[in-house]
Amino acid sequence: MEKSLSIKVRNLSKSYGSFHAVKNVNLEIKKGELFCFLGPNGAGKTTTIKMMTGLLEPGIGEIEIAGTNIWKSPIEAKKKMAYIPDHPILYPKLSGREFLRFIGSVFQIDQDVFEERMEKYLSLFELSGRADELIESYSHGMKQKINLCGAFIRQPDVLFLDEPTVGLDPKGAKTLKNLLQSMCRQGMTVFMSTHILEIAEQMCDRVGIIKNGEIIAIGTMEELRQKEGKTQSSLEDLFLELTGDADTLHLIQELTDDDEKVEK
Ligand SMILES: Nc1ncnc2c1ncn2[C@@H]1O[C@H](COP(=O)(O)OP(=O)(O)OP(=O)(O)O)[C@@H](O)[C@H]1O
Repeated sequence: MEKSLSIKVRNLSKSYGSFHAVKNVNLEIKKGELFCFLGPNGAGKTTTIKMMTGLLEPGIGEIEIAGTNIWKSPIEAKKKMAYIPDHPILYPKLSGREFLRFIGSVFQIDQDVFEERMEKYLSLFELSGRADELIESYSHGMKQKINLCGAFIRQPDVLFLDEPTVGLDPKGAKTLKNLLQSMCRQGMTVFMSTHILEIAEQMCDRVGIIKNGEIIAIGTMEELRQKEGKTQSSLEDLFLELTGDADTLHLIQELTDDDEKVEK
């Protein structure tokens, strides 16, 4: 694998019985890239991410994370990556800080470095005042934020996020965008999924569009916009289908406003 590649996926497929959920997906994501997997509900985003993170065995195909085959050397690959699922999986009887300390100990992060990072990310996601309360008392958005804090504290080489803005308030989504962009500038690679076009457009460098298990277009949003209406399988209808609704309007507006970037 070329040195600058952080994620390499070759001929990845997965079927459930006779249903082909993911069909021959090929991807190359460079180090430092903020890549977005955009597609409607049921397109195959979660299935692909689960195979890439070692949670779901591929039917066919090869996946390398930072040069390591996730299915041949899972422990080595998993040390280099973090994964935020669409539904946060947490320990409800731990407080937010206890959960983060657990992450810090599992991944053997130096104590001083850990404490500094923990307070920094809790503060950025406005959780400092609630971090000693039990996770079971948190809202969905707060659970999402504490999970994000856990991933950022680790500072992995590659970060996978499945629909990370679902449940976040506009300010939380903006904090996430700024952090991801700042960390990618410093070399982290991000692979995130969304079903909302504007989120992909506002947050990511490059976008892969998946529909019915197949990647149908890949490029910067500018490149994809140029293809809109010109290709046989017009992206126009799909773009309309993926456009955010009234519920996501405030979040998209917040992401669109350019202000000071959060530094790592
Ligand atoms: N365990 C399973 N058994 C059978 N079919 C499944 C299973 N898991 C997923 N599928 C099907 O595979 C397809 C892809 O699902 P997947 O969850 O990957 O889509 P998605 O793009 O993440 O969708 P969403 O945006 O709704 O989360 C869907 O049609 C889904 O019903």
